[in-house]
Amino acid sequence: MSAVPRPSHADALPPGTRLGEFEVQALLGVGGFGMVYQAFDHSLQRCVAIKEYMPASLAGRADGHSLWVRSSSNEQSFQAGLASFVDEARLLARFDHPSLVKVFRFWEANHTAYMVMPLYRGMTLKQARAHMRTPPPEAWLRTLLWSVTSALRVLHDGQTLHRDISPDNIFLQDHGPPVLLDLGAARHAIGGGSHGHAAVLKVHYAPLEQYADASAELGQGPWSDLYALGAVVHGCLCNDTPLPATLRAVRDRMVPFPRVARTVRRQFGIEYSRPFVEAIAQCLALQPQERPQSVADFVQAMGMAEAPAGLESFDFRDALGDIWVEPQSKDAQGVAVPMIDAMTLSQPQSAPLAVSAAQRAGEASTAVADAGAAPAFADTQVAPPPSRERPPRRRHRVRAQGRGHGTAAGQPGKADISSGAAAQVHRTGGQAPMMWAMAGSVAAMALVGSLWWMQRERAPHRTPESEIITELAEPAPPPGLMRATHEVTASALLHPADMGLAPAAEVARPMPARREGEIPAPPPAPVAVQQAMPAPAPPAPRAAPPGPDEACASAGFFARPMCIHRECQKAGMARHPVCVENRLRHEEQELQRQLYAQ
Ligand SMILES: Nc1ncnc2c1ncn2[C@@H]1O[C@H](COP(=O)(O)OP(=O)(O)OP(=O)(O)O)[C@@H](O)[C@H]1O
Repeated sequence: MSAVPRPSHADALPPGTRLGEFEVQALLGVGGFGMVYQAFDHSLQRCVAIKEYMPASLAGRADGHSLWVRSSSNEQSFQAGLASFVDEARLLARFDHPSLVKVFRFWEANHTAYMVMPLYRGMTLKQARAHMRTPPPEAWLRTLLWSVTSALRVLHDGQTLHRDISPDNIFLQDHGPPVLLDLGAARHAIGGGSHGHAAVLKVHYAPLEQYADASAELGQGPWSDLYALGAVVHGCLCNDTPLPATLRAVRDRMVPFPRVARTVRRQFGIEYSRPFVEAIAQCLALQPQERPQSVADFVQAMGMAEAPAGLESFDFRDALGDIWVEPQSKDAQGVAVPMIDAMTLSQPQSAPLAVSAAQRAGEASTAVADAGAAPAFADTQVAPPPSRERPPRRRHRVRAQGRGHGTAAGQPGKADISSGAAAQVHRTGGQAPMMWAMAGSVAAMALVGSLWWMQRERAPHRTPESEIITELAEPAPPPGLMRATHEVTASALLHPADMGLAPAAEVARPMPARREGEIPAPPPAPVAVQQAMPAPAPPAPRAAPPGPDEACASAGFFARPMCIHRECQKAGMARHPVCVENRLRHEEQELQRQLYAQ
């Protein structure tokens, strides 16, 4: 039934290995800190899953079943992880809930430890999402959320946080309720050493307070698991990993969940109710105190009064209906499902899955400088599946077509068309009288000019919803002032400093000034000076407002990044060097992280 690709690993125990009464049959999964096998329990005559503590970065397989630690400097981390693995097994063995992985028994041997669990048949949410044509419907997600939150409630009541909720830790059984897998205790113990955040945390799902730097100031609690759960749902709808909380804290570019839901409705016709959307959006608040404080709060906000009908025999495929695409073979990697690009909100509902050719063409014309890699999907109906070669998330950097350079949304580059027309005039210049050509050019320019003015007049009245999402909430400019948005544009992204070729401070970055709505400033009109005007009196000197660094001078070490982020959101601060540098540094880190993740 479950055609999930089987993993392999050089250090995995081979089939036939005996561990007491258990006989290893196959490798089911490999995590950074453990290997999970299908095994047969000869005593109870049933299949089980056995997880072996095996942090591959610290240890390898010696002859036989034993592990050896690669270097004496790793011994301490290895032992800390081992102790946590055993603690986790002991903890899980205490609980008994159909949606929380059950531990039958555990033991230490071979310089490692093992835990025996029920063998669940099915696949993880992460694997399942790759076989869905569209985002799952609300009812399906509610079943998932009911199960996970019920398991969480048990943990929280036992004074335990999960701290590791992610799509690969939610297991969808072929028949039965979704199950929350391991707590990642070994990872937390080992990663607490020198391994850095990426090793300790699943950064796309971990809330701010789980970072060591912030945990002293922002306490962890049930709200921390609820953030991760909200991120799982956000990622599930977008078919993409959510932005790490640390990046959001610097500049929140995550598309707000209500907007994601609206996009899914428009692109796929799938509706999500208001309580559902609001509850998930609340979970995703960066500040812990703005999230539901407990599972009970969350369940109430969602309006989940009772368990969904038929939960015990929940068949996740059946419940998805047409959305589910059965893998053709056990090695199938998934269907070519588009990532939800919440920036393409202007798509009409009548074009499900489609990013129109015109729009893509327009986008390509605007984004042509974006690493030179913006594909023109002129003939495609479906955005391509995520590809390893594709620079990730570059779409977030691409501003809406139709707002810059005289282009209108959904209309492929009027500016391009007009320049094309001008070129046409030149090409036919030998056949038509020169005067006609010139008159045509003037008329074309006048037309473009008047269109531009009309667009400019309309711009302030356009609702944000009818626009492509930029998800960058820049501070409002002072009235009458041209606002310079320092969004990292294609040119800035390809800047030598961003590519690691020169230190950022040594290279001047181009900072194209753009006004909200991205209508370019009109060319300066010729002014007939009739009379020398008296020079205006110089403005009275005003005390410059404190920069983010001064404003945050008294903030503590851990609170300082957040303080600077807040200061940078204030009107007029976007251009402050501290804000610009801050933003670029984090964009750069994100870019590098994503490139390395490929
Ligand atoms: N009880 C089980 N029954 C069937 N498959 C399982 C079971 N437990 C784990 N798996 C499979 O093994 C994979 C790895 O398991 P698990 O997430 O517990 O490992 P891990 O080392 O803790 O990984 P990570 O810490 O990176 O999440 C899972 O994604 C799942 O596919």
